[in-house]
Amino acid sequence: MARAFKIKVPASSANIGPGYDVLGVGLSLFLELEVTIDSSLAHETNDDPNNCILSYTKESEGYSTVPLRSDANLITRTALYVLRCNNIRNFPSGTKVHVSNPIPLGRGLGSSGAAVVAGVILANEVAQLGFSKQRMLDYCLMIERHPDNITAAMMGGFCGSFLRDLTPQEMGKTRNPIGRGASRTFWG
Ligand SMILES: Nc1ncnc2c1ncn2[C@@H]1O[C@H](COP(=O)(O)OP(=O)(O)OP(=O)(O)O)[C@@H](O)[C@H]1O
Ligand SMILES: N[C@@H](CCO)C(=O)O
Repeated sequence: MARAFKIKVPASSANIGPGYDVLGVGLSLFLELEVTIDSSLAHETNDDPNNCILSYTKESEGYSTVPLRSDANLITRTALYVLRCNNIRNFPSGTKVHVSNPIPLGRGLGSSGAAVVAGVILANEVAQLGFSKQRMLDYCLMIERHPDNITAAMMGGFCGSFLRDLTPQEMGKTRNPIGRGASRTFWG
């Protein structure tokens, strides 16, 4: 059966005042994803190795520069990371993601934080993983590393966040399901 849904994530400002890496605020500027999943259109998504066809509106920031391959684009690559952490190899056949992005790239308005949050929510929805926002933030942190932008993007409003030490049990699973690309440090 076909499914369609939207994901909307705010831009953010972080490092506010004395709150370096801690305080962030969601802004009224939104990255939006329109997602459709229709297995009867699988033939249209077969060109992508992960079954996901990605497009951006012409007005989007990064329209002519962001990669559209699902394993290279920050949004879908993040989603693949979450899917593979949960033993799901690819997007469902016939997945299409249409992006509208008014957030300037690399200008301190949290475009990458919004993209990472959108990617984690995308995985949670396509695979119906049922994660809480708190749990989704854990995945965001594996990519974005600083909690301030992603927390404001996930929760909205004015947020304080910090990194808590993991317990030994939480430290146990260290395998990275998409190889070296999980950390943004390596994403180029
Ligand atoms: N909507 C998007 N789609 C795909 N890639 C994106 C998107 N938004 C951001 N990116 C990626 O993130 C990069 C920008 O991240 P960067 O951390 O440099 O800046 P920022 O997140 O906009 O600003 P800051 O982290 O200072 O708030 C872009 O060059 C692009 O590779
Ligand atoms: N606190 C973060 C904000 C951007 O993620 C930093 O200074 O890099």
